[in-house]
Formats: sequence, C-alpha cells, structure tokens
Amino acid sequence: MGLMTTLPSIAILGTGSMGGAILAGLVAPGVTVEGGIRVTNRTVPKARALASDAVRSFALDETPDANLRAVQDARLVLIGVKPAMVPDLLREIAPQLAPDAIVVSVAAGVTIATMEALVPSIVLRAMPNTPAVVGRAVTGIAAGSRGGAAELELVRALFETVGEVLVVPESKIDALSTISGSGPAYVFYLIEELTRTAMGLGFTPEEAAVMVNGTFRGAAELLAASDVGPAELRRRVTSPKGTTERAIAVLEGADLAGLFDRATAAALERARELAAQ
Ligand SMILES: NC(=O)C1=CN([C@@H]2O[C@H](COP(=O)(O)OP(=O)(O)OC[C@H]3O[C@@H](n4cnc5c(N)ncnc54)[C@H](OP(=O)(O)O)[C@@H]3O)[C@@H](O)[C@H]2O)C=CC1
Ligand SMILES: O=C(O)[C@@H]1CCC=N1
Repeated sequence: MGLMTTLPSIAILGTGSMGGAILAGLVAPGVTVEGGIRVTNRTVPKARALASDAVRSFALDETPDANLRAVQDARLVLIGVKPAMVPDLLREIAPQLAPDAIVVSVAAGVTIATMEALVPSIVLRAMPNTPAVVGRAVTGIAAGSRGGAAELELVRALFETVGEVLVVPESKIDALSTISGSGPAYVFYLIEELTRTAMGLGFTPEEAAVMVNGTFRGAAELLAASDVGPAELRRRVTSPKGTTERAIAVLEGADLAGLFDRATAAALERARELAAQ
C-alpha cells in the first residue's frame, strides 16, 4: 500500500465478493499490471460491471470459453470460484495455462496437493478477507511443492496491493481462515447485535449507527495507534466498580471466549469438509 507495484499479467477466474475485492486493489493508483487484467464470471451483468479500460471481462453465459480466454498468456491466475468448482475449473484451464503460469487459489479448504494433481503449474493458496476492498485485507499465503522464493514474493506483492500479508505453511491456512478470513463476519455480527441493542434502548437506527460504527472504528484506530495491547486498552475503559465492569462480567459469564473457540473449531471442521468434496 502506498508503494508503486508492478505486476505481470493477471487473470481472475470467478470475480465475486473476494475476486472483486482483489480486483479493486489491482486497479488502485500505484499499481501497474503489465499485460493487463482479465476477469471472468458466470453471468453477463456481473462481468460487464467489472469491465473498464484496465480490465477485460468475460461471462461464461455469453462466452463459453471465457476462462480459457482469460488465462491465455496470464502469468498469475487467481482462482476465485466456490471451493466445489475448483477441480473442474482447473481441469478446464490446464491445457491453456502458460508454461510459467502461477495458479493462486483463494478457495477455502481446497488443498495444494489436490490442485497440483490437476495442473502442471506452480500452485499457491491464499486466504484474504473482504477489507481488501479498502486496502485493509489480511491475507495468509502458503507455497506448494513447486516453485520457490521468487513466486512466493510475486504472490506476496499481488496481495500487498490490498493490505497486509502473512506467509504461513499450508497446514495453518485453514486455521488462519477461521480467524482473519471469516473474521470480518464476526465483527459485523457484533456490530449488528450492538446496534439492535441500542435501538432496544430507544435510539433511532441513525443514532445507533453513529454510536456503534463510530465506537468500532474508534476502538480499532486506538488499538492501531497504541503501544499497548487490547487488554490494557480494555482496562482503561473498565473503571473499578464501574458500569463496564458489570457488562464485561455478563459477557464472561456467557463464556464469550469459549464461544470463539467453538465458532472457529466449527469453521475449521467445515474447511476439512470442503477439502474432501
Ligand atoms: N467472501 C470472502 O470473504 C472470502 C472468500 N474466499 C473464497 O473465495 C471464493 C469465492 O467466494 P465469494 O467471492 O464469497 O463467492 P461469490 O459467489 O461472490 O463469487 C464466486 C464468483 O464465481 C463466479 N463463477 C461461478 N461459476 C464460474 C465459472 N465456472 N467460471 C468463472 N467464474 C464463475 C460467480 O459468477 P456469477 O455471480 O455471475 O455466477 C461469482 O462471481 C470461495 O472459494 C471462498 O472460499 C476466501 C476468502 C474470503
Ligand atoms: O465463508 C467462507 O467459506 C469464506 C472463506 C473465509 C471467508 N469466507
């Protein structure tokens, strides 16, 4: 972010919530994609909406060989379709991939071994999150058995156009997904619920949004700007024998910590199911 980045030609196959968020980073100022960006979707209106001077888009409904056309000469091929569709898509594009193509999948669960069995290319996995849209993603990336440091650095540069990157072994990528991949949903859920509570206390939706959204933003920015961690920042809100202390006691009584352990365990279990599909 904020740096000048030059990337080689890129194809995004499946440009929905996640693929579209990454595309937003690629077309941001400061990023040059030499050789251009091609993206695909199934439906025509969605594909059309993504087209611009910098982006050629293809819809499968209109161009049945959309994915083949998109990967032609592409150095980076980002797989953004649903996990269950990944194997068929890889089988389809395998004959068309450039000899030096690097395939990067963001699909939850689908392992590098599964993908390496289907394409001759270097394959990596990445697990970004939707704040990519505003350049604030956290993305885990994992290398496979092919390729080396240069390919990993290229994929790091790709995801650094949309935020921070953490390199992890593939054995940790599903666990990372349960924290940062799904994490924005947990945060939005908390925001929704606190907003509902505020309205129950008599505030208008607008007032509730000012209070809740502003508080999440303020707390996140305070944490980012602080040299102390969240526990100390929480302590500074929690006056001894005051009101926050009572509220926190209720959350502790409901085992909020245990709930997060159970929620992430369920997400991890689902990643394993998706891998087995
Ligand atoms: N959403 C998130 O926060 C994250 C998602 N992921 C992963 O990203 C992937 C996509 O998820 P998400 O973006 O949420 O889902 P979406 O449904 O928003 O995106 C999937 C996209 O794939 C398109 N598509 C369907 N079939 C094909 C095809 N055969 N060829 C090309 N494109 C096709 C769809 O087009 P159309 O809509 O026109 O049918 C759609 O735009 C999943 O594998 C998920 O695990 C990873 C990290 C975070
Ligand atoms: O819910 C999902 O399966 C994807 C992966 C992480 C976030 N969204």
